[in-house]
Amino acid sequence: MRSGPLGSLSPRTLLGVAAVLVALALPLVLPPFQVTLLTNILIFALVVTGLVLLTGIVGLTSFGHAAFMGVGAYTTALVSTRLGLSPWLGLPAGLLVTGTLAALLGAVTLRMQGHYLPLATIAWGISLFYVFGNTPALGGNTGLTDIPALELLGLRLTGPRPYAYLALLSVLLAAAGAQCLLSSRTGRAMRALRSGPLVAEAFGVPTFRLRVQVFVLSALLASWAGWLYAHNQRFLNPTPFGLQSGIEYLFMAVVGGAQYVWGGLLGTAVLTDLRERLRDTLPALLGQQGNFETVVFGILVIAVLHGARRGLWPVIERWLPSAGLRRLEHAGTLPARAPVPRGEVLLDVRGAVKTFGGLRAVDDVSFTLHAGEILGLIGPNGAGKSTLFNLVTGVSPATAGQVLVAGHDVTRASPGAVHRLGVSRTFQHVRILPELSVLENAMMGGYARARAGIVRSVLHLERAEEAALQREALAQLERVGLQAHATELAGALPLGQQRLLEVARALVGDPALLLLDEPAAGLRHGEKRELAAVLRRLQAGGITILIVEHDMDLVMSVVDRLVVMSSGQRLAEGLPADIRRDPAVREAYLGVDLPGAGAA
Ligand SMILES: Nc1ncnc2c1ncn2[C@@H]1O[C@H](COP(=O)(O)OP(=O)(O)OP(=O)(O)O)[C@@H](O)[C@H]1O
Repeated sequence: MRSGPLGSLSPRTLLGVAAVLVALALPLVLPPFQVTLLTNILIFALVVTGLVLLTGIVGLTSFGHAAFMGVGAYTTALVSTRLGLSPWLGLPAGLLVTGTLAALLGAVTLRMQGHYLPLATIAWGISLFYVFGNTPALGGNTGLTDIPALELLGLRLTGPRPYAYLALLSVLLAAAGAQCLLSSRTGRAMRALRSGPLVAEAFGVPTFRLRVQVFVLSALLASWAGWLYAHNQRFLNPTPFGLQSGIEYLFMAVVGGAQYVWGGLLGTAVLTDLRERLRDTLPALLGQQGNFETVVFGILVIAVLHGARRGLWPVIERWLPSAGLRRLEHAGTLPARAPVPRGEVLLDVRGAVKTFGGLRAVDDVSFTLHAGEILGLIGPNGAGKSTLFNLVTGVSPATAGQVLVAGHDVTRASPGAVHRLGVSRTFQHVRILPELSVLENAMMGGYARARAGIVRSVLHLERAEEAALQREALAQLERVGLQAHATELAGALPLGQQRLLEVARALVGDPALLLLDEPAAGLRHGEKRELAAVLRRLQAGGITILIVEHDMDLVMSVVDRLVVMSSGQRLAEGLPADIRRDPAVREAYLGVDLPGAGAA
């Protein structure tokens, strides 16, 4: 039986198409008052979509996005009233002004950590609000009137229905672009930023630049909303662009589900509709006027967050058909590194020193690692292994000495630069993206092998590259025995498989050198055996490995050579059998039973 034109679409896609059709019918079937409400919801949803990307995905909280909406609105108002230009020109003008302003503000504030960034967004949110209110050219607190309506093919978009369609088209475009972005290389990098820069930087993501780019993109969406708002209301004053509105947009994102584009839309619809209803009913119920809806709003947000911490959308999504694995067609291949000839020096640590105040955590350590080898770095707790690992991976620079990777001096290089030279790593504490699939996590490792940036991702023009990444990730998952779990959520895997997933992710980066930071920590016996088998297979496949590990059974069974550290210094170096018998090593490990040591 041949499938029809819809036969190849997944149930989830069909549901999406049905939802869009319903949305398209709404302006026709709803009464005018409701169509106006729908238009407002759609305009606000543009701002909230930006906040989903910035706050929900990247983890940067902004209270100031209502102000960016104001910049877009006031720019188009000035362009169309004072300059007398077409209101359509107000959109690019608003985007230009908002984008420039956001890039400047982002460059200054996005280096801030913790609570300082949200405080900074409050500061510039308030500042812009007062600029709107105190600038005579912007009409001050009384506002600007007589903003012209939009015209399309000689038709004035003044009635609620045509405008609702314009707003709906805007939201559909923005939501589709946001979804495309999130399913791309850049989108995965954005998600990785949420838990801090460590993982993203290790795979070559320019973290600060990406934060600024997403900040600007989210501000542009707010500016677009401002343009729609100005030509719908045709009157502007500063009130809708103040801090309270900024907070409400954040509420909408959080209540709907800040990590989901559709969650943002849902939150906007629920809270905007609720606010209208409360405004109508509360004064009658309480017998007096006042902003009581704000109080009820606050209580409601707390209640929702109590019951559904990730917002309403994940609750709905549980009932939707799962997305499954969409195999991307026409997979090409990613650029690959020329193999390093066996035996060539791949890592050269020369007299490395790292001091913390008076403490020499790494004290004049030297060793080399040759292509094709597995080298173990061991030592008792506090010996300096992790610190040395950080020197090699670019996480922190050496105080003195040199680190060379394939002949390149990386002593002061960034983690991304070290990665681009062919070094991939895993983490002592597993750092996967639990809410993404196993496959998407593995694809994250290939960030530096692909090129598409934010614009190509939003426009979905990077599918060939994405297909190649997907193919590579599937191949590496197969290499570590995880191919059957590709579509599962990474967070649902047991620890042993999560560690293997980190190995697969590192392999997708096409490393010449794989650095494993305590890969057996927390694993059960069977999982350790599986890990050892994977490491031997990788070595047979030409991968060079440096492994920092406490588990002596695992280390002794897989490594070719060992470097032993104690109190920051290199205590011994040699074959596992010799290290087992070394009296100095046995003394350093006092009380720890070195496997095979008794045989000496
Ligand atoms: N950022 C830091 N600031 C100050 N001291 C540090 C810092 N990082 C590590 N140290 C100190 O450096 C020494 C070496 O620590 P390191 O974590 O490198 O040892 P390790 O061999 O990896 O230990 P473990 O096996 O327990 O992870 C310790 O005394 C530790 O307290």
